[in-house]
Amino acid sequence: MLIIGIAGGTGCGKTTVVNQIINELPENEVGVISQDSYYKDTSHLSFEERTKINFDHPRTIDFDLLYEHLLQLKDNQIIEQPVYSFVKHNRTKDTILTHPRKVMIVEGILILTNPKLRELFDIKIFVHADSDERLIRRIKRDITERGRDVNEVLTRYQTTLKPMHQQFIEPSKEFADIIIPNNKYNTVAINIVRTIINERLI
Ligand SMILES: Nc1ncnc2c1ncn2[C@@H]1O[C@H](COP(=O)(O)OP(=O)(O)O)[C@@H](O)[C@H]1O
Ligand SMILES: Nc1ccn([C@@H]2O[C@H](COP(=O)(O)O)[C@@H](O)[C@H]2O)c(=O)n1
Repeated sequence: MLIIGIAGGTGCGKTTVVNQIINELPENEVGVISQDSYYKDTSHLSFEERTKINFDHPRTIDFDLLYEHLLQLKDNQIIEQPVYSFVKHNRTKDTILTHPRKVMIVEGILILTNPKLRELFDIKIFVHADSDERLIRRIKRDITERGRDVNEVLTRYQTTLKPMHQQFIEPSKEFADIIIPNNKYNTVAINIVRTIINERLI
């Protein structure tokens, strides 16, 4: 199994890049795991309390479970990937049965900050977009897809997102094997990654 880790700040385009990569690949050969699915369960908190969580700090992620799941996939086992709701700020009761594939892509803002995960990745990719570009994308996306308003996004950006990006995410770029510039759609980079994957699938 080839495991590819794709990191980068919020709004840099990780999910979009992953979708572009897997778009033309055989469905049964490539699987995707999102770090967002591994936000820790917060059912013991009220909704109000959950809105105040710093979701950009590594302590909010259940890295142990994510690591365990990757080991199980490597061992050819099927895992139950949790499903996360950005509207409820919590895991749902659902899970997605995720099958082991020849290539597994793991994407998330903090995945390159974790030493154990880094060791599992055969290829480490960091997607870069400038912070103003990322903020604009995040405002648009969170309003249309994640039930937020401009005030929520901007407040979160100033209080937690920007400082956590500077403290944890940007420094993790040094662990990347490949950095994809993504201020604009970067089809050349997508094709290169797809070629690497295709070589593994032959
Ligand atoms: N290269 C790009 N140029 C313009 N918009 C983009 C680009 N990549 C992604 N987007 C848009 O930006 C938003 C955030 O992208 P997404 O892939 O969800 O980022 P991430 O997963 O890194 O948070 C989405 O609405 C997406 O359509
Ligand atoms: N309840 C939550 C949980 C996370 N976030 C934000 O999501 C960002 C990570 O996801 P991307 O798809 O953008 O990489 C992260 O910056 C968290 O602030 C949230 O807003 N609410």
